[in-house]
Amino acid sequence: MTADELDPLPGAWRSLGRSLRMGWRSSPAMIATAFCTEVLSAVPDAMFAWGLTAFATAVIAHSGTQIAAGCGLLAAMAAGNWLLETVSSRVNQRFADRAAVVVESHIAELQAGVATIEHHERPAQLDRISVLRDHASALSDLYRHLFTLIGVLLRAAITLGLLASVNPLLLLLGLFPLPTLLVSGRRAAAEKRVEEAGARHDRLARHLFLLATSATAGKELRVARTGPLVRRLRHRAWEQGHRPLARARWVSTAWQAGAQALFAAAFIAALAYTAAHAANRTAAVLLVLAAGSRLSGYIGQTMTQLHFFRTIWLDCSRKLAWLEDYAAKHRAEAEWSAPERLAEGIRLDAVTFAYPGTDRPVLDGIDLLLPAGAVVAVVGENGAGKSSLVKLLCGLYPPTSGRITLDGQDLARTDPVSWRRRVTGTFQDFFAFEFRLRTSVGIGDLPRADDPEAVGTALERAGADDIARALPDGAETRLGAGWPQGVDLSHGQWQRVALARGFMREQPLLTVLDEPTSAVDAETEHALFDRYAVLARSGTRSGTGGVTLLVSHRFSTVRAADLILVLNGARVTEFGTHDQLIALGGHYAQLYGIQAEAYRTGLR
Ligand SMILES: Nc1ncnc2c1ncn2[C@@H]1O[C@H](COP(=O)(O)OP(=O)(O)OP(=O)(O)O)[C@@H](O)[C@H]1O
Repeated sequence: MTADELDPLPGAWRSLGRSLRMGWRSSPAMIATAFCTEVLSAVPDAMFAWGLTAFATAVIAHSGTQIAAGCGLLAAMAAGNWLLETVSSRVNQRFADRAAVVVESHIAELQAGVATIEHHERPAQLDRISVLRDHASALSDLYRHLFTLIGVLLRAAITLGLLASVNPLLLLLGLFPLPTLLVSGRRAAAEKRVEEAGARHDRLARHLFLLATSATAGKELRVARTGPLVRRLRHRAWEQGHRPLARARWVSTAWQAGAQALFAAAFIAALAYTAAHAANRTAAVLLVLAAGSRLSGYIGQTMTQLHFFRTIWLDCSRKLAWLEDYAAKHRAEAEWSAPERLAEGIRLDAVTFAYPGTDRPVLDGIDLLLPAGAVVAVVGENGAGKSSLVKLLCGLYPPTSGRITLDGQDLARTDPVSWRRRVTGTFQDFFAFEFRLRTSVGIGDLPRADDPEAVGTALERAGADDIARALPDGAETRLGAGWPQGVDLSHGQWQRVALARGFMREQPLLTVLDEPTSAVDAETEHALFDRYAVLARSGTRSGTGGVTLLVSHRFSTVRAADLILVLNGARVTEFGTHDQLIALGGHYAQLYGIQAEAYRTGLR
């Protein structure tokens, strides 16, 4: 599948219905109140033109009682309108705040619920998700703007009724806003298309902004003096995204100005007609003047609402519905739970894998059995496909072809959540969770995240108990220098914390250690791995037949594994014990020899 082959977005109205249902479930009482107050407030607001006319007529007639009555009427209308609009806007705001949390959590859950991480790496999907994430808060405003739109349309209908009371022909004035609305709808769609086409540049501009302002990139940018270059690139990306959008907006403005000029001409004609033909000329002209000018205001508001409706709410609803469908599709394929234990092991049958959006296989026709209970080391040059193999076994990507089976059970049809519960380990690009040390380790096994004993054991297994001892508040110390009383760790210490997190689970079926100690010195790594291998072979971790996969470039560690797998050019070229591979005299024996020689020379 290429990067641009994406499922089409679901239908607009069906998606809108789904978003509205989600909002409704989060607070039906608030939505009902907001709707009633918004709709009720439309009546005094639209009737204000009539009140104004009555008042002006009374002034012209010099009638004291009528002037007083007109004043009272206008005051009552203004107060009623203000009160209802205030209540409506407060309720709407409270609802929007609550809905924002619901919508954002929903999007985060959907993304996390997708078993694979393909959607994080396919540019076209990323663009969709990035637009959705940017406008997530807008979705929570959906009801508010929908009610405003209904309120404005109601105001426009009442206003047309007032105009018809002067002369039914004035109802024709209601036709002239149609070109404005048509233009507004069409242009909104055109602008949306341009915005989508530029989403990639926008994402790049944001990425470069984060790069220019983040502490991690700061060091390199200063040393290499690449700050000005990043700023230039960011500016260029922004221009590439926004120049076509600005052009599209100018075109929209020109069309809208034309359509509004048409309405203005019709309004002036209506005024002239009323002045020439109405029976009660003064009152009629005043009413047409007041109602007509308000009608033009309502058209402007309808246009704004429709524009946002088309560009944001309808579109976001469709993207949200797409993400919901995508997450459901990737969940629905599971038929079984992960097995309780492994008797045979994890088998790869003719597994080939190319990253989404690419054609080049990074793993090609892999046939392999990782036996239950074994510690298997994976070696190979940079880019040989070691981490890709790890990601496939964790179920983060499905193989492009071939199968991975767990005691014969297809991983692709195994419930990913149940499989993840039985997978643990540390990745090469581990994440530094800036929580308290205890939490940062404990989240490796959520049900026991607050168990100090479990965290203590995991720290010991990772040889990171010395880190906890050296910190001012032990395992309760906040990690990360950016937080009050936060303490930063060295890269190697962060890595050991990540390793401890990977050692939290007691009965994993798969433990992946992808260069888990690359920032730790060779001696410590060796000691650590020796300890780990003893543990893995003892009943505690291997009682369930769990497989351990260790990726390392250090052959002193690798040789301690039960089996060694050599990857070369996307294929498995050698697989066996250390002694077997040395006897084979192939790639492994050669690399082992080079490292052993280097160590000997270094020690001499
Ligand atoms: N997300 C990705 N999208 C596209 N290609 C990728 C992605 N990640 C890795 N690759 C490519 O897949 C190939 C194998 O990468 P992988 O990370 O599996 O190698 P590795 O053996 O772990 O290397 P190293 O020893 O440097 O960690 C590389 O050519 C790399 O460019």
